[in-house]
Formats: sequence, structure tokens, C-alpha cells
Amino acid sequence: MKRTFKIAVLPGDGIGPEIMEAAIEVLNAVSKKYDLQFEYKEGLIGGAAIDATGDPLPDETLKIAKESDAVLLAAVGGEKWDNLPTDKRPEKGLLRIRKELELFANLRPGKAYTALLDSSPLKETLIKGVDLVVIRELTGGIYFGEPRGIEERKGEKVGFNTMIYYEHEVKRIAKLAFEIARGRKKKVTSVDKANVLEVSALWREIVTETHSDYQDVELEHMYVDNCAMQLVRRPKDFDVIVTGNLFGDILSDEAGALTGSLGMLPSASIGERYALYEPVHGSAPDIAGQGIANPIAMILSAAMMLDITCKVPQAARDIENAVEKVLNEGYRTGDIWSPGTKKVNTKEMTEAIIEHI
Ligand SMILES: NC(=O)c1ccc[n+]([C@@H]2O[C@H](COP(=O)([O-])OP(=O)(O)OC[C@H]3O[C@@H](n4cnc5c(N)ncnc54)[C@H](O)[C@@H]3O)[C@@H](O)[C@H]2O)c1
Ligand SMILES: CC(C)[C@H](C(=O)O)[C@@H](O)C(=O)O
Ligand SMILES: [Mg+2]
Repeated sequence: MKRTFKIAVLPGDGIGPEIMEAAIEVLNAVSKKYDLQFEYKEGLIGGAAIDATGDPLPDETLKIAKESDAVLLAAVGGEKWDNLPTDKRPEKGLLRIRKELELFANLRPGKAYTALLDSSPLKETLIKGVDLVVIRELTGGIYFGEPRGIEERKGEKVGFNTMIYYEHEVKRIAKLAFEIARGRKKKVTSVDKANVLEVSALWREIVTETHSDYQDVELEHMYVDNCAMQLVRRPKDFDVIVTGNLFGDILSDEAGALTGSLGMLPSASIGERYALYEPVHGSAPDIAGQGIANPIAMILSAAMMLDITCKVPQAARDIENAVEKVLNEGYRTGDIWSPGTKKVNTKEMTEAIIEHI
């Protein structure tokens, strides 16, 4: 029996529309094999939405998202909108949709591909076998804390934000991290700055408390500065990294660079009711409009959707295997290209992946 899923499609800005088209072609290819049907509904977000409506997240887009089984989002942002105030920028649309859909956890897997070992800035011996996931808290912390602002004090301007975590926010992300670790190598590294910040001291206390229900999982605590360093020194020692919104943003880009390119890194933003799938990278304005972006992060984000929302893990594995095969065959977009490999554009990479599905 055919299973139908409603998918909200939010291409956004820069390379967004180019990589979204690629992901939809791959989903359509896989749908035939697994008797799935996708009903896509496109919405505006980010700069594209500002240009059309003045709002980076129009009500109509939120409505489409809430009426869907899953949201696919490519990327937002660009120079054109960089001088707008923080709460009017394209990025605000992304932050708001995460908050409105209560997507409290962002799963960002980072895996070393054998074929890409020479694209990593690290030595092959360090990077071979890396398989980790950063679980980033996504609807709290300094991104959303109040008070925030820029104001005049003592005759000069002052900018301020608040890093704040409620106990329940830490507990639910910690629980998820332990659950996910149970299906992996059973190790959680909780990353904070508890030697300086009260918010981190509480984070550490709640994670430790939550761990008492997961004694089969190893828990270690690490300061964020040390973690940034250990990630390049011994990345293989990490399994699940759980951390707050800001630290997770930074560490996941770092993990991306380790394994080759940001253009390879998918993510899933999940909550109790909704799920949104988005690459870790941004709108890459420097290469937008040229048809040369790496579509793999977006395609693998769609694969995470097949796994988590559609619950067809085999279809997700098919896509992941197809990606691995084209990399083994030497196909490379510019960001992962090295001498001796075949340089391809977005379309050619997508077609090569589809051929292996
Ligand atoms: N989720 C999102 O929508 C998101 C995430 C990060 C940044 N942004 C926004 O994107 C804009 C650009 O930000 P940035 O330059 O700091 O980060 P970026 O991730 O867009 O780009 C960083 C570098 O990586 C390259 N890159 C990224 N994705 C790639 C891909 N798929 N294929 C090939 N190369 C790729 C870019 O060309 C660039 O050199 C900003 O407006 C920023 O706010 C959006
Ligand atoms: C564009 C920006 C708001 C966003 C974030 O900081 O969360 C991005 O960097 C990401 O990693 O998804
Ligand atoms: Mg980021």
C-alpha cells in the first residue's frame, strides 16, 4: 500500500533552491522503490520571504509547516539582508520556525567517508573511523534568552544577551542523548563551560542526575574549549556530544570540517510533534547561482527524514549507500575535489547518486 507524506519545502536563499531541487529528485527516485508518495508544498523563508512579504517567516509558511508530516529546509541568509536589524534578518525566520515548532533537539551526525579521507584537514590516521553525532539544544540558551538588546548606558552603546537554561530543557535533551547513545557506542560527552558559567553548572548537574537512569551509557563532562581541541586531536574518541545551542552551533561546524566539508553534513531538528530536516551549512553566497554547490548535505538530510519521520530506514540506507558509492567512484563537487578525482556540478552529482538508488 502506498504511504503518503506531506512535505513542506522551504528552499530559502543562496544555494538553497539548487540543493533543494537535488534532494527532491533523489526523494522521488527512492519513493518509487518503496511505494512512498510525497506531496510537496513550497513555502517562503529567509531573505526570499523578506523580499516577497517583509517577514522572514510569513504566517503562511508556518501554516504549511504545521500541516505537514515533515519540513525540508535548505538555507537562509545573504549579504543583501546583512544590514537589517537582528530581529528582521533572514536568520530570524530560521530561529523562529525552530522555536514555533518546538524543535528542541538538533542531531548533527559527522562521519568520515573513506573516499574523502584526503579532503580532511587532519591526518588520515586521525580521521579514519570517525563516527559521531552532535546533539545540539536548539530552542533555548543564549539564542533565545531574555533580556537581550543593544542600548545606551553611561554614554556609550552596550550589547547584551542572556544564556539561560531551564531544568526541563536540559533534562529532555540529556535523555534524548542517552537514548541515542544506547543505539550507538554508548558514550555521551556533555559539553559546557561549568568552570565559569552558572548556566553550565546547572547543565552539568542535571545531565549527571539524568544519567542515573542510563547507567549502561558512559558519561563524561568536558569544557567547550577543551572539546574544540580534543575534536581535532582525537575525534575518534567521541560518540554522542550533547551541548547547548551556541556551543553546538560551533562544534558541529568544526566536526563538519574534520570529515571533509560542511557540504556533506546533514541534520535533523526534532521535537515532540514536528521535525525539520536541514543541512548544517548556510546559503553559501560565494558560490550561489552557479550550480556547483554540493547537494549531499541536503540529500542526506532528506535521508534522515526517511529514517525518522517516514520510518523507512532501508530507503535512508539506500541514499547513504548511493552517496558512498559515487564518492568511491571519484565524483566530487568543488568543495571536496582533490587532484585525480572527477569534478562535477550539483546536477551531475545528483544524477550520479540517483543512478545508484
Ligand atoms: N541553516 C542555515 O540556513 C544557515 C547556516 C549557516 C549560515 N547561514 C547563513 O548563510 C550565509 C553564509 O554564511 P557562511 O558563509 O558563514 O556559512 P556557509 O555555510 O554558507 O558557507 C561557509 C563556506 O562553506 C561553503 N559551503 C557551504 N555549503 C556548501 C555546499 N553545500 N557546497 C559547497 N560549499 C559549501 C561556502 O561556499 C563557504 O565557503 C549567512 O547569511 C549565514 O547567516 C545559514
Ligand atoms: C543561520 C544561523 C541562525 C544558524 C544557527 O546559528 O543556528 C546556523 O548557523 C546553523 O547552524 O543552523
Ligand atoms: Mg551554524
